Amino acid sequence: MESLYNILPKDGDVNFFPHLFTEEESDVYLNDLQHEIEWKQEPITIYGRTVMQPRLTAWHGDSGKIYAYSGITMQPRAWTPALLKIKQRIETVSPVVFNSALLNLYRDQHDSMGWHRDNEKELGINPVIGSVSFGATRTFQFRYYTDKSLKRSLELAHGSFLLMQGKTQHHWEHSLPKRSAAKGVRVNITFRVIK
Ligand SMILES: O=C(O)CCC(=O)C(=O)O
Ligand SMILES: [Fe+2]
Repeated sequence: MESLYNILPKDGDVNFFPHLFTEEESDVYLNDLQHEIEWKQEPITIYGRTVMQPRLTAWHGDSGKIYAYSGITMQPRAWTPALLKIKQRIETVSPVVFNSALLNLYRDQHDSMGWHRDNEKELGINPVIGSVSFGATRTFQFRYYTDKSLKRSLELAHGSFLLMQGKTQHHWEHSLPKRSAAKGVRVNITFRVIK
């Protein structure tokens, strides 16, 4: 396994594993997830306005782990065989056993995720979030909540794993911006622990 260091300068704990999955495994998982997951474009309500999310999503996990996310309540579908294998792999380098996952499919460079923190109360005080990426490389950004000029960014490539824990979700927002250059499909899975 690659050696690790915290990519945040303060008030958070983020480790990056550029190649937790091999190229060959990643190709198989990308294809499996694109075809086996029932992807949907969901509406989202922000400050009372309802718009469609600029990406497709799905929610999987242990039964009974219900999750409310920006105005949507998600009932989990069962783990698929691929999701269970991916979960087992990331748990070899994570301090927790994950019980749910939000899946995101970015169809092209126009799909994105805005600035947010994953700080919903069902994730507990210091959420541990394990983020797996397959497909097109996309830029992932962090910015400090109370000084938005303090930023870090990294490239999330095919087969990479990003582990966020500690105080990260209190002090840092993250986003996946739209790009102007053409990008192919990307699947991201954020594994979570719902209390
Ligand atoms: O697609 C990504 O890398 C980010 C996903 C994310 O932040 C989330 O699902 O909360
Ligand atoms: Fe997030």
